[in-house]
Amino acid sequence: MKDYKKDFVLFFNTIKKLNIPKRAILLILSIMIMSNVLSLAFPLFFGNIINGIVSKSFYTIKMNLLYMFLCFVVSTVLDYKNQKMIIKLSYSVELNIKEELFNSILEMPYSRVYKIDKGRLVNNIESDSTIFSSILFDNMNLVVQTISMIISLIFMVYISPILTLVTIVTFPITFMIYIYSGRMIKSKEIEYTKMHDSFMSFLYESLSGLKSIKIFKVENKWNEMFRKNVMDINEKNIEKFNVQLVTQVIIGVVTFLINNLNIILAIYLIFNGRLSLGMMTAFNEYSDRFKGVLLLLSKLNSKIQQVSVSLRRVGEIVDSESIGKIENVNDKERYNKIEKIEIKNLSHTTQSSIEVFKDTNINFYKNNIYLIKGASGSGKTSLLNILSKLIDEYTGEILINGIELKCYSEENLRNKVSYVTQDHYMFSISIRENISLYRDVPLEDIENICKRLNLHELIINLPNQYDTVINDEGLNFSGGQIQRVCFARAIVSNPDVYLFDEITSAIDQKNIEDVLRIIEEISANAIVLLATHENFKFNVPIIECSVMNKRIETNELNLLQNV
Ligand SMILES: Nc1ncnc2c1ncn2[C@@H]1O[C@H](COP(=O)(O)OP(=O)(O)OP(=O)(O)O)[C@@H](O)[C@H]1O
Repeated sequence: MKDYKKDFVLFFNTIKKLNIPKRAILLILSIMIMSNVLSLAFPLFFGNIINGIVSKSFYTIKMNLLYMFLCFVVSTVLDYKNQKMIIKLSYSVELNIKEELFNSILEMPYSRVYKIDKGRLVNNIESDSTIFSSILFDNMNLVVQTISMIISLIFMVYISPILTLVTIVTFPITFMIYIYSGRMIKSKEIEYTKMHDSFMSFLYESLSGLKSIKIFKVENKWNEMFRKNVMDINEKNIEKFNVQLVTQVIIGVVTFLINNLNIILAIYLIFNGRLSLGMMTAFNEYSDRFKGVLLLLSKLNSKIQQVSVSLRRVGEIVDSESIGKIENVNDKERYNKIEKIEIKNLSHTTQSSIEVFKDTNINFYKNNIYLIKGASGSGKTSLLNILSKLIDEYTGEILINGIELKCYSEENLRNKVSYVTQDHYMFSISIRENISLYRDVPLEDIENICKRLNLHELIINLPNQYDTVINDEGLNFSGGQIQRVCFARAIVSNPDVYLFDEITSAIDQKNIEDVLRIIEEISANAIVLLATHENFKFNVPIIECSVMNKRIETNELNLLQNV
């Protein structure tokens, strides 16, 4: 029962968060109730017609036929109008949830998103949101059906209290069955969603790694894994539906037995003149509706269990705090140029418990290029991830102009720190947008940097020049070209700190020279950190730092050596 209460609260809290038009919901609900009440009068009219036949009263037959026809027309029109409103509203609710989820994922600190299974995120947006929006209308239907159940009950009591008493005996029995089956369905649902999440991840990884799958000719193995995944999911689904089915069969058997008992009792009452044939037919109809609602509840119960699992998953994403949004930097400092970064007693351990840094100290100052060197896995990328706030799990202090990095919002940092990561990515948007990434950058600046990076000639020969869309009609750049576009993306906003991670790995010697000359220029007014395994020849003094034994240290001997 506690679980039901929790889910109930969660459901209404989520509804509150979403911008669902309450007036539309109320209107839909009222029409549903009206149409249902109208259809409930049918059995009574029908019963009266039968009684009219028995007593040969044509007037009764005629009038009841007319009432039935009128009720039918009005409830059909209402149903039609309502269905249209429901479809419109359900799509808008679904989109609303999807938007809220997608937004929450984008706002979430990267260190948190990184830990969440990507398949799960896709499932959150795609399937959890659909389940949630559908339950909203199922719940409305539940309200309507419950009302119709109560009205049916009133008619039943009006026709025959004894028969009604026999019918409602089923209630506690079915209720216990729902509670028990609900628990079973929920545990199956949790297992199923986990499997589905990992299946989505498998698909996501297979498509990302398609090249390797083809190169190493492991399509058969991947097919096998796909089949296994699908079969496991199917099995879990079948288990879940079996529980539902067994529940329905048990409830069906219970209601059948009670039905027969009712018929015997009704015949007895008719023989004793306490019930008419017409009213027996009407009672049967109402009790069928009454039991129909119970069956509907059993189906809905399994859906509610599914939704409660989805609700919790949606809640975990939507309610997650967005650390990156907190801004604790005063106005003066917000607009100041970054002059220095002081790292004091920095320690960082990965989520897989690898200690990358331990009590390390180092300072970085403006007008300098810092070459960050170190063996593979020593922590170069981790340092850049921490400085760009992609990772915020560290102890010690990182002071930017004397203020702790954690006090800067991601938004503020975005304008001050540019980071070119090892995974170079171009989006399916235009080249100009790929470089500006929707920041306020004049086309002229984009063209200038592209000229210096030998990209301009290539771009102006494309059909739509800088407005040409990547991935459209198969357009794509080579690895080195993409790397240069990502480099341009970091440069155009003119930040205070540049973080470059292996940015020349795919670039040829001639272009490397151009990139180095640009780095020299930008370092005149910025802090540049360049993580690399290469021995670059710079024309300005550089500071070489080595990352090893969980520390970052400046190698003073290398100062000026490259000049
Ligand atoms: N997301 C992560 N989750 C868990 N461990 C990680 C993660 N990223 C990196 N690590 C671990 O942190 C350590 C430092 O990795 P990092 O990528 O910073 O090294 P690196 O010096 O940049 O290596 P390379 O030169 O090969 O790029 C490694 O032991 C790595 O296994």
